[in-house]
Amino acid sequence: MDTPETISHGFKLPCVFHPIFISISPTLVFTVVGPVRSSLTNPKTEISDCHSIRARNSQHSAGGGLMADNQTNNKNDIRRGTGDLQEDKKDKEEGEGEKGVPSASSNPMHRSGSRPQLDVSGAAIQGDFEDRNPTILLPNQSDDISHLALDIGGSLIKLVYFSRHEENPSNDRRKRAIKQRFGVSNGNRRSYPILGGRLHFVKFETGKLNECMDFISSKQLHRGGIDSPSWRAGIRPADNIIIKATGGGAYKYADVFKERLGVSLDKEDEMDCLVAGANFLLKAIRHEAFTHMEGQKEFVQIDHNDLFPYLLVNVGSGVSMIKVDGDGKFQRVSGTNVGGGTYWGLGRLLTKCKSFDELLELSQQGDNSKLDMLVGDIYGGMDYSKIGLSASTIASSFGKAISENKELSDYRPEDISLSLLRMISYNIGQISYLNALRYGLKRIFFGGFFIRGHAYTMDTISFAVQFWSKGQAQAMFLRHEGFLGALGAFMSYEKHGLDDLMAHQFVERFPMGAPYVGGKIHGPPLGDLNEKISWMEKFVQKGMKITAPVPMAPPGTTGLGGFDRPSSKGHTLRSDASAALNIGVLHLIPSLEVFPLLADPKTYEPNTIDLSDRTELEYWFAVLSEHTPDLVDKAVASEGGTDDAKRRGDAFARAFSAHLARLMEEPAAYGKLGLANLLELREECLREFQFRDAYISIKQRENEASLAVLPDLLMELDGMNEDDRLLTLVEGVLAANIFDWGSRACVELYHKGTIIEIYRMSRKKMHRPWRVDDFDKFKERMLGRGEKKRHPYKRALLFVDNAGADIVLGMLPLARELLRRGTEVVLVANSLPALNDVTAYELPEIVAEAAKHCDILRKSAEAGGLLVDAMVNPQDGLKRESASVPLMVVENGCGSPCIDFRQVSSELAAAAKDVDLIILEGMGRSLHTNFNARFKCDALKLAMVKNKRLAEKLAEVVAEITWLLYVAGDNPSSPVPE
Ligand SMILES: CC(C)(COP(=O)(O)O)[C@@H](O)C(=O)NCCC(=O)O
Ligand SMILES: [Mn+2]
Repeated sequence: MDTPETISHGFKLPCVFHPIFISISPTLVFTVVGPVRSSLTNPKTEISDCHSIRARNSQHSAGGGLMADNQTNNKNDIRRGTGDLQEDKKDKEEGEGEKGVPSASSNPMHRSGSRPQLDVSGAAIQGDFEDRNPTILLPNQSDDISHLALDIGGSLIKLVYFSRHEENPSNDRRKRAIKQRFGVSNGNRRSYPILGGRLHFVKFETGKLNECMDFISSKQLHRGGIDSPSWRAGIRPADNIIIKATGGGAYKYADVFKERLGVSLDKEDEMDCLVAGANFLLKAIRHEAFTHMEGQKEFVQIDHNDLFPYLLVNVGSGVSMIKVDGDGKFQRVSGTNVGGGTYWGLGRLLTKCKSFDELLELSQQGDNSKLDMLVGDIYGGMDYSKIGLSASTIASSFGKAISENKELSDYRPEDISLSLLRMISYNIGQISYLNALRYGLKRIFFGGFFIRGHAYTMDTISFAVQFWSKGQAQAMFLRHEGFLGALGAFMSYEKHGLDDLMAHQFVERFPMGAPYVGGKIHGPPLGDLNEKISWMEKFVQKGMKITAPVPMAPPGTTGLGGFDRPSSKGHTLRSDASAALNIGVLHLIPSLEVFPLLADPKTYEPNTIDLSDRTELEYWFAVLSEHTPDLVDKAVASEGGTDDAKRRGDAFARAFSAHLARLMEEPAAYGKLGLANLLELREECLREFQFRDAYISIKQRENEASLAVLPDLLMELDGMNEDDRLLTLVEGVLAANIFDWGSRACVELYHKGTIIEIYRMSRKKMHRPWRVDDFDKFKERMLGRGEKKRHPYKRALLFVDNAGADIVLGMLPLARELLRRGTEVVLVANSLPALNDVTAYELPEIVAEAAKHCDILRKSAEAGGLLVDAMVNPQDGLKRESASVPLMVVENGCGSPCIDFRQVSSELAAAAKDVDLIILEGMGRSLHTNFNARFKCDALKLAMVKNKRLAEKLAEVVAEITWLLYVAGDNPSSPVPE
């Protein structure tokens, strides 16, 4: 594979491509139990639907140049592929809505897996039935989810508010069959009252209370939000609305809230709220806590069982130090009046700065040695080494000012600001440590808006803690530092049940405003697309450039005493919005679960490539930036190339580029960054600007072309002995994985031939040995050796990748082989589109079409509830017991080319029961992520490496991972070699 080879079509398969096939055996025995039969439902609808689709479709022959020679015969049979046909399906599904409520279920654009808790009984449409988006009244839905909580401090008002997901009460046949077979999984959690939705974080200056109330009023947050049924129905709820609030302002401004918004503030104790907020964040958000030393941010994985006790230091206007022993168990052990208010108050007087952030920004250019008396000033430039103080240690903050005959105006505001910042930060760090020492606490978490994600402040505090504790205690910071109180107040609405949620049920997303410097960012709008686009356009009009990547300053310290220069000093500082920029919107998806077959969820890390490596980050940044214009073209074309689509495409490109630039500047800005996060961010940005599926027409075209040649392939396979067939099948998967629209090398290849030509050429070149080649072990497990036959796998999960040849000519034939050998097969596909990946929503149609040419697929698809046998008479109510093992489809809960096994859909988690084989296919799912993942059962990772750099990178690590590869023996509990 390493040397390019000319083939008959006159083009080459570049040396970029390297097939990889890895098998990994289990570390644990997995219990095997018998299959459960699914019952089939509503066959009549399906049959007539099939006919109408077929009849209509024959008028729409598959176009494009991809169909060559022997493909044309079958094209009239292709079941789906035009917009009309989708409409058919849509109509049908809408007819299936519950109790006459037209469901929104035909739209697959939701991060599905989230189970709405809406009570739709008695639902009725209000107003005009012809209206495209009629208001639906849900009279029995209790609307008692409160949407807003406040923390009104001396300087800032912090808001946490909740907006519901647009839930999809989809109830299609695939889902019903899965539910019937596997039941509904709810992990180990008690039932939760919280709905799927989003938590937003917003702040205002306390001096601008009116702006804050305008914001609440414009979004109707005090009435449960614009998305609340009562608001949409135009019902003005009773005047006794109660909003949870904490902080001194909850008392001070209670009357103003009552007067202007008609709401009563229900006051919650500030300390209770701080602790509840901190405990919640530390347990529920994976990348919440981090250390910050010498400019380096490092996320700390907190073990839930080993969280307490800790010291919580909340640095607001003043400082509170709280010893936390558990949920609701704490004691305020100390505090200091020298805090954020001191810095801002003194700073304002001394520098005439107009805002806290302006003052902070000044410190970036400051030199504190102009004001501070250093050890070296006293010791003639020398260290006082006997007691461990370097010359640069501050002996006395502002001490130099006493000996010099200077006025305030003789000092630079920048230097004053830095001296002040260091004085206060050191003092807080030192007092915190002394209290930690007093109570024997090793961990100190710092929160509060004084910190503002400001690197220098954090470095200074960390240094103080480290210095005084001689490295025994560690300062940690929280990404949602300023919102602890507000979150705690939000959680004090008991009915929310938020405290019961875990890390895997939160997905953090970054709104398009996140990467921008400056501007008043009051949080993302509640789904108003136009507002989002205008937001982007506003920046363009103002000529504001996307933040240019700023190189990270090299870390530097000066020995024992402290640092000379702030090591984290950059040239830009995010202004007022700074703290909000490092946190996104938390999506609550109560149904997400940890994949139960992960061998060790605690140590599992999905990403193979660590983007904290600067060269890696730069490489992937360039790759994704270069790919953006082409992606925009595809996305715009997928929505008919309208002006609206162009405008959205433009906004998408700007938002995504800005995110990339932001991450180049500060890779850990949004939490720990791996390649999978970047790839997912791109898909999320597309969705943010309402691109439903950028590759939809490409996927349909490739599905059609591939389905047309499938019968020939199946015939070819059936003519082989089982040894050759297995090899050909695996070669076929690897060859077909070349159809990847996310890879530049592949897209270049597509200009050189039709899909079938490329597939054939690729298959011809799949000579072994592959780059990682574990085929012999797999073959032995599948076919046995000599006379010794092996029992078949019980149930296999096949994580499929791309649409077109990849699924149709690659994975489906492999699935068919497993089915033929008696293995139940579950095809696992994306919940949402990502590049040209096939989705779980699209798969049943593809399977149905493939099943027309294959009895094995047909019977298994029927057994799995994907198809309904035309011979079954729906009237007699009898469900024919199928002799075949079932073929099923489940969604994975993802909308990304990669998969993070810490957060999968509940239906996938349920389907994992009894599974003894996992097949991960494609670069995204088996190489970029999960290359190092271990499972409780046998696992295969199959992918065509379509990126030269990745191939090189993997070549480095392949040597290291060979210890993982060994023959899956008879005894599935055989130990993994050390
Ligand atoms: C996005 C992808 C992981 C998708 O690959 P797949 O999972 O479909 O095999 C892959 O296309 C990729 O890594 N692209 C990188 C860009 C490039 O090589 O051009
Ligand atoms: Mn893919």
